[in-house]
Amino acid sequence: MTTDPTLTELANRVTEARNRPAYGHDALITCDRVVRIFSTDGVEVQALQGLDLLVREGELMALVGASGSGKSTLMNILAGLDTPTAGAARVAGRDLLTMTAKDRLAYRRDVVGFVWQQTSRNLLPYLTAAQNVALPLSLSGARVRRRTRTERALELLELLEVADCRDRRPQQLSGGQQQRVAIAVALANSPAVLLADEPTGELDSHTAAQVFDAFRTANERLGTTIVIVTHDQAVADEVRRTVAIRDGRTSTEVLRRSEIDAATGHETVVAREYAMLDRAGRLQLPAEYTEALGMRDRVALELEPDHIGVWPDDSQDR
Ligand SMILES: Nc1ncnc2c1ncn2[C@@H]1O[C@H](COP(=O)(O)OP(=O)(O)OP(=O)(O)O)[C@@H](O)[C@H]1O
Repeated sequence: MTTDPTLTELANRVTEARNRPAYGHDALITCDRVVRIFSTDGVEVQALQGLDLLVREGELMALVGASGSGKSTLMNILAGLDTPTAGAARVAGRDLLTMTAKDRLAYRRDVVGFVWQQTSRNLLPYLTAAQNVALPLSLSGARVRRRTRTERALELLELLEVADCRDRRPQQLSGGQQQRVAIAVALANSPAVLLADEPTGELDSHTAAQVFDAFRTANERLGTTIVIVTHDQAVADEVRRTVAIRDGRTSTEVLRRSEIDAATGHETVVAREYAMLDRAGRLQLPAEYTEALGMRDRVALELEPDHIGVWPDDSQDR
């Protein structure tokens, strides 16, 4: 039998709810029901339809999804190049909806670094690799002396194993070398977040693996939080967390962790798929699962002590 709560109990519940930390309060990147609508010639496209995403400091994660699912739209928002139509988005304490033009410039210069798929978009063709890396430092809000800029550029090129390319211009570098130099450029101002949109899209698998190693080095050695949009399954398989976007929302997530066999000491990576549950309790089941069981429109639910059962609609059979 349940009894009605007393006034004091109700007051306590209100205080508890008020004191509960806000969604994503401890995340470096928080996307809270982000919506982005594009209107062209009177036609509206909802590229992001209430996307939720949290990324913690120090993560190296991949974003995957079919063409047109909204990945680039999200990256442009996180890069400070575009603004959401609605929702909330914060990166390293910056509110991406309310930033002024001046804040936005400082944000792009000092808080985020990006690497794009087209190598030509990442590097200035008339500067050497070392000059390309030193350039963001000379544009930085913090005044950095010329000698320090050169030293920092060489340190980064060395870390990413392209120090031998320092005096070469982009057209004298291979695609993989250009992307590693591009990572060094993006890291020059020690950004809190490094964003990469299909950084290995134009490379063969061997070169792509080398470029991915450079991202891993940046993540492990410098502690930079990295978000990579990729179609490359090899890249997606290498990271601990892969988030899938479907129809402008995060749909499923694969987490990988290492397990060591107690008997043999052999290490294997175990992957497990998760579905996203939003704050309204909405759950998006993977299309392959619902199609395999012919589920549509309505499913039967049952609450068990440790799980929830989801069955095809059996109401017609009863
Ligand atoms: N500037 C724009 N104006 C109008 N519609 C746009 C614009 N940018 C993106 N869209 C639309 O928004 C949706 C999401 O596009 P987006 O480029 O984010 O997808 P994506 O997942 O990055 O795709 P891809 O993998 O092909 O790059 C698509 O339907 C696209 O046509």
